[in-house]
Order: sequence, then structure tokens, then C-alpha cells
Amino acid sequence: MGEEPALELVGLVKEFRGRRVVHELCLSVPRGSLYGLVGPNGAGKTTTLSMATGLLRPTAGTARVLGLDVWADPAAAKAVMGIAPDGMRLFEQLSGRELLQYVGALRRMPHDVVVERTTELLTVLDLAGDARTVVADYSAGMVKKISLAAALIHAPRLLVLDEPFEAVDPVSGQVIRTILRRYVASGGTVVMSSHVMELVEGLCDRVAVIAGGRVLAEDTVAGLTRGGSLHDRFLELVGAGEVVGDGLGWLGAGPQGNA
Ligand SMILES: Nc1ncnc2c1ncn2[C@@H]1O[C@H](COP(=O)(O)OP(=O)(O)OP(=O)(O)O)[C@@H](O)[C@H]1O
Repeated sequence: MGEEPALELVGLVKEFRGRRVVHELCLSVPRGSLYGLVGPNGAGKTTTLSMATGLLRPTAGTARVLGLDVWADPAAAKAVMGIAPDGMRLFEQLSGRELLQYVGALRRMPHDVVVERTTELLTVLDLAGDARTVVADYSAGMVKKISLAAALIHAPRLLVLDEPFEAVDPVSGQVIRTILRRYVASGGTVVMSSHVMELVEGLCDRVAVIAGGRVLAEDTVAGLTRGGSLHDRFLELVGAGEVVGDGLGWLGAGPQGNA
């Protein structure tokens, strides 16, 4: 029998007040992959990742992390995962350093290890100068970076990141790419959602395209793009449609402007 996948979703369903937004979704993320999840706004990426990581109870279906059932055995599954969900509520009145030390303590890590890793993460992510600033005063990009640091501090085996590059400057973006590549090279697995096709194409080895709560396609980047670009393949799969057409004719400085 082969190794269990790093993440395996089987028949995941989510309904909000009777409205189904994720439809019996199945996904298998092999260990050691850098896996991209792409899809239009409202496709169900965040909902799926939230169910996969124990943040949102599925209406039906199962999520397993390295063979551990996320909903039947949440403590064991969460111990091997690092997660940075979109819009995660952080303890904002803590400074960046305090937040990482708090997360390390929650993970029951030895204090000296937490202190050492905190300093290293803050330095690498260019947050050392703001280590004493409360997270409430961080910019959006800084929040992304401190969330990533919090997800990494216990050296998880699976990293699940919702839009990790959103609002991050190019230099930090490069640092994060290097961290993720290095993490995967050392045996970790990353699942990340993104709207930036070029980024996913350059960074990920496998991709799933999700729309309307269903997986439309799943393959290696090369298998999916077949020599073209992920951007074009994405538009082809989700249906580019007519982008604006003749709509918004009122927009501009014409005679009816400000009417
Ligand atoms: N708490 C909620 N209550 C009701 N509907 C919700 C809730 N959360 C998400 N939805 C709906 O579920 C669908 C999927 O949303 P989700 O946030 O998972 O999409 P997404 O792919 O992450 O989108 P985006 O790319 O815009 O972040 C949307 O139609 C959204 O309105």
C-alpha cells in the first residue's frame, strides 16, 4: 500500500442555511507537493480549506491529514498542521514577538526553542523591526507574514495557506517562495490558494481548479496547462464570458457624470 496523502478530502459538502456551496468535493494532495488551489471569487476555496483544517464543520464528507481524521481526531490532526486561513483572527493586542511565543506555548514547545525560532522567523520575514509593535497596528502584508510565521513555528508536516501572498511586497514574496520551496524540499507539503496564476504556475507542482464548489480539473501544472499558460487554461475552464460588454456606460466624465 502506498503512503497516505498529506491531505485527502472525500465527498466534502457544505451547506449554509440549506444552500449548498461545496458539492461532494474530493481532493488528494500527495506528500511533498506544493499544491495550488485556484478558482473564481466565491468558488468555495476558503470554505473547503476551512473544512479541511478543522475550522468549519462539513455538512458531510471527511478530511484526513496524513491519515488522521480532522473531525474525528482534531487534536492529532491539528498537531501536524500549520494553518494560515484568510482573515484569521489573531490576538491583535499582542506584539508580533508575543504572538509567536504565545502560539509556541499553545503548541507546548520548549520555551528556548520558541524564543530561538521566533527571532529567526521575525528576521527572515523582515518583521524584526516591528517585533514589539502590536499586531493590530500591522499592515495587511505584515499580518500575512506574522500569520505564516505562526503557522510555521512548530515545524508542521502540512502547511495550509489561504492567499499567502496577498498584500505582500515583492521582496517578502520572494522570501516566502524560498521558505515554501525549502519546506517542501525537506519533506513538508503545502496547500495554498491564490488568485495569481503566474505565481501558482511558477511555484506549485500540482493545481486544482475549483468553481461552484466542485473540482473542475486537477493535475500537475504541466499536465493542466499543456504548453499554454495557467491563466488561459483557467479562463477556459471557468468560462471567461463577456467581461463587461456595453455595461457601465455611465462610468466616466461624460454629460451624465454625477447624475
Ligand atoms: N458563513 C457563510 N454563510 C453563508 N454563505 C457563506 C459563508 N461563507 C461562505 N459562504 C458562501 O460560500 C460560497 C463560497 O465562498 P468561499 O469564501 O469559500 O469562496 P472562495 O473561493 O474562497 O472565494 P474568494 O476567492 O472570493 O475568497 C460563496 O457563495 C459564499 O457566499
